[in-house]
Amino acid sequence: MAQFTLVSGSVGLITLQNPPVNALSAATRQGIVDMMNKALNDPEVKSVVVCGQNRIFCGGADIKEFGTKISGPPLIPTIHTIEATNKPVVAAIEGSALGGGLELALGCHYRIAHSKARLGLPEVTLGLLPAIGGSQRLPRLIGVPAAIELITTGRHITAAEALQLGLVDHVTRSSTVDEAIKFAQSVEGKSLDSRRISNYPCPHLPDLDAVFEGVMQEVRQKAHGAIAPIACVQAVRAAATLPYLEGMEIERQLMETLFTSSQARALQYTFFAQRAVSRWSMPSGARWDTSMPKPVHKAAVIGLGTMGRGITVALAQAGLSVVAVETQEKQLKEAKLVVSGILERAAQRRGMAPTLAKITYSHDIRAVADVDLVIEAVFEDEALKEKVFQQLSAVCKPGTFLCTNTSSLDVDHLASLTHNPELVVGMHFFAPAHVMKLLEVVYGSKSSPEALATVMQLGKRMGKVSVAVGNCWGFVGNRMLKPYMEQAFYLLEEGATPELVDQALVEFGFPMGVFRMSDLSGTDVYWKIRKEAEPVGASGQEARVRKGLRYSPLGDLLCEQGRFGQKTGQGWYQYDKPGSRVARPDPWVHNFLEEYRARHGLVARRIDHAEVLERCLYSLINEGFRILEEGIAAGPEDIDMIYVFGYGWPKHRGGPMFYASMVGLAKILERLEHYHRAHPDVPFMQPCSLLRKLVTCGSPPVHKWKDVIKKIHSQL
Ligand SMILES: CCCCCC/C=C/CC(=O)SCCNC(=O)CCNC(=O)[C@H](O)C(C)(C)COP(=O)(O)OP(=O)(O)OC[C@H]1O[C@@H](n2cnc3c(N)ncnc32)[C@H](O)[C@@H]1OP(=O)(O)O
Repeated sequence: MAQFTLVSGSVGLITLQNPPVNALSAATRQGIVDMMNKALNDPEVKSVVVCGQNRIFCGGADIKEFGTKISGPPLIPTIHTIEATNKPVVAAIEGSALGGGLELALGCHYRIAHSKARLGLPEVTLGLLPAIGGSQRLPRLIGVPAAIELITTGRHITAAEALQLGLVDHVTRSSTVDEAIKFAQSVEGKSLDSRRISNYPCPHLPDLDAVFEGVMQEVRQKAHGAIAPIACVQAVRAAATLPYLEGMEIERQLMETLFTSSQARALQYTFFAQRAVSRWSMPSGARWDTSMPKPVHKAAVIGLGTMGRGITVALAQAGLSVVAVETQEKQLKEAKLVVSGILERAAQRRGMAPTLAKITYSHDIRAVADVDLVIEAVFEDEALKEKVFQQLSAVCKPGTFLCTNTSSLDVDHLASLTHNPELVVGMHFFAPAHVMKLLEVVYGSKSSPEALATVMQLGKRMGKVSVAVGNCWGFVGNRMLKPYMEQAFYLLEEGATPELVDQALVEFGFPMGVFRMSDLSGTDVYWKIRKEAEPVGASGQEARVRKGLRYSPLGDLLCEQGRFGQKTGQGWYQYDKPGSRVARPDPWVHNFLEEYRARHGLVARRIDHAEVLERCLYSLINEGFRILEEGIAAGPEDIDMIYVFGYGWPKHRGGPMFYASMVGLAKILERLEHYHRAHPDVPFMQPCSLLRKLVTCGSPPVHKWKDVIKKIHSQL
């Protein structure tokens, strides 16, 4: 797990060996301790170089070991021994130096990095803080403001930025290990007094209290209830105000709390779930590792509204040639400006040339004749999409993959209009499409494994978390959103206000509540979908029962007033002017709700946050179980990643299905039964049979659910 070699006569080369990322497993830590002792005790060794096998220094702690009984030696004493020795120790950083890996490097006297290396302390993203001295050494080395930013965001930085910050001493384009060996020899026997970071005073900051107060406020606001970023600030404050050893004790205490927290478990689950969803499978048995993607060099986007523009940017940034088609001249002109602007600003931020040359614009759909893949992104109108798919099937070269960016329409139906339905796949992007990480990739009943593999790979190229799901109304994300939104409307009928519902959801950790979100995306978006799905019956627009089930027309009535949300300056909230982002409670809405309740003989009652959360979240989770039972999502991780990366579900709660397992499946079942008894006309509250089955099986942990589902399917 770590190898020692004597090189160039006097340099002890210690190589970490734990593929794929040389993580600090118990065995690797033992290897480091043993090899370092060997090097420091060997009189022939005058200096030491630490590096990692396969051109990666170290990806930090072995995350798989978290949540298990920790064995193996701790690293803090070894890092202290390294720092205290009189033999110069040089870290040769290639690939990544992350978390514990960077903390180990900070204990070394010198750091030399390859120009392509990435460095960072991403512990916060796993619900932790850098607790093998990182929170104490980094501020001493690069100053408090830069250290706080790196530690609270977990951002990975380039070698160039690390050099600028003073985090590394030298950056090289040639062999990092060779350079480190030469350098180590050149400093053998020299004093290391000025190289021991723990001895440095933290760079002075005037008005420290005010700085930390401001930082804490900012971090708290962004954290949405996550505790690790707060602990990170507290640890850095200890570095800035206390002697090193006292700061280390604060670091230890803070880590003790975080290490066993449910938030850390959720974030660590998310780390692996994000990677698990790329290993997709289809009900037919086709899988990611047996299906070959086709190369995509040139792609087309049809329709340059908001979504089409974002998709064009995402494709161009992924290095593809793009043909962007828009039939309306004015829209095409505007799109060109917007797309160029986004690409130019992004290139400026990265210090690179923009990728404009890769995009050609046309108003003629025949311009897509030679592309490898088309993404249709016209307005969400079934007849329009049908027409486009028929045209595409006629003009594209044989073998072109035809994708639809739809949030709810039937992928199978669109596929049936083409000559080759096996080439058709849904690509549900989220606005803004070049920013949002999620891509729901929808395979239809005829989609080929090759088509799915191609689209999944394209998603990865665009930097998306791509999740493969089956075809059904709303796919996974919007299908689960329906019961969630319905419950929010019912809560308004029963006495809640939009502010109360939103406040409960924001306290849970969502960046905004359901009504703010609805105002932001436009209340009319779901109005249109509702009108198609739930046509008004003979009993009229205000009817609270449709098809024998409870229905709330509140959202429809609001839209009839032209209150389409932020864009019109009025929705569930009021705004200073159309487009303004500052939402204020609206007395008009309160009055509207009171009059509505009076018309329907509804008596408002006091509703608390717990009820809001149980009804909104448990009904959404219940639908998640139905989706798993039907095989629309291959596993709970798929649902969770859709919600974390597309719907603002707080990452530190792991996604709805992981959250359900943390709350306890028996409790979720009991509360759903309770609410279903109270509202028998709301089918979403009727507990799904998979949930019952899991509870009967003793509520296994989330990673075991697939076994139960498989058993159910094999018994069908
Ligand atoms: C327990 C007591 C000991 C304490 C020791 C000191 C404690 C320090 C705290 C920490 O260090 S917390 C960990 C901080 N490190 C990270 O957060 C890094 C996580 N990894 C990454 O960001 C990336 O993996 C990478 C290193 C940048 C490489 O990215 P790349 O895209 O090239 O590959 P991936 O697909 O992400 O990963 C490949 C493969 O490796 C697995 N893996 C990656 N990092 C770790 C890790 N730190 N521990 C365990 N496993 C790791 C990853 O899951 C992939 O495997 P899979 O089977 O394909 O899923």
